Amino acid sequence: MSALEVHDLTKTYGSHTALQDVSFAVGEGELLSIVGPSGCGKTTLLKCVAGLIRPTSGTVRVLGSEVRRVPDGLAVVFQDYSRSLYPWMRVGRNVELPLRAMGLSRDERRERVSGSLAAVGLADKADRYPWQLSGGMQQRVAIARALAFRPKVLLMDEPFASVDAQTRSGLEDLTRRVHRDFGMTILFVTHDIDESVYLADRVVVLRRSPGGVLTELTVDLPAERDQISTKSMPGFVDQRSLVAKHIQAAAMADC
Ligand SMILES: Nc1ncnc2c1ncn2[C@@H]1O[C@H](COP(=O)(O)OP(=O)(O)OP(=O)(O)O)[C@@H](O)[C@H]1O
Repeated sequence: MSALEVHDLTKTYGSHTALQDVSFAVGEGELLSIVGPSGCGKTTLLKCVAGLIRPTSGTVRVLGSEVRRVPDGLAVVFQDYSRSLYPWMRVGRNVELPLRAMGLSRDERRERVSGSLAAVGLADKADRYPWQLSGGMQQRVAIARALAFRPKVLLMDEPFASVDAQTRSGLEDLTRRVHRDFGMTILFVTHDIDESVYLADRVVVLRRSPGGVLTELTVDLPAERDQISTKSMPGFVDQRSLVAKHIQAAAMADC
């Protein structure tokens, strides 16, 4: 069964068509990445899936229900961790915040906060303030907050675009680890071709003007991946080249 289905989605802003007739599905427990050039509508698509904006036409279904507001069971990790964490709250409180609205007992909240901070390697940072942590650590706190919510579907919008390359590699591996351990469905938006292939079970490639699906590709790589050996495998090199070729050909056709 699909956890998420986008059917013939079109989104216009005034006279500008940001997305036209976009359709794809994400299977339960699948990690699907969406990759495409700047301005192809990745964030617009993710906001429609998250129920933050309404499509002009077409439908989005999450866990079987048509999206009309933020769906139950869905969490989002944004690129800008500095704006998604409250600087005056300690890390533990930041992670706990969404749980308060769920009516969970204090013990349950505590257990979820410590479990999710441990899952991202920050068990000892609950009493720090976000500004006392590095950028990569702050993004791990944002991931922990999403995990504490125990989402069935996790949306990630270019979450590692603002951190250095080495930190980014670590966060990519963390994403694969939490996907394996928690088993949720993940829709991961990126403009980075290597990241899209390294992370995912399947990649949807978007084109620009108007934004739409260019192609889909099943990633044929072992489930256990690591930054050095996986990225030097012929299968990885071939698949990232294929995605790059599609994006380049579409860009040339635009000119
Ligand atoms: N609120 C808005 N009003 C008008 N136009 C918008 C709005 N939001 C996005 N757009 C336009 O829609 C198109 C798609 O934007 P979007 O931000 O979804 O693309 P993107 O692929 O996420 O870009 P980037 O990778 O640069 O973040 C762009 O041309 C953008 O200028």
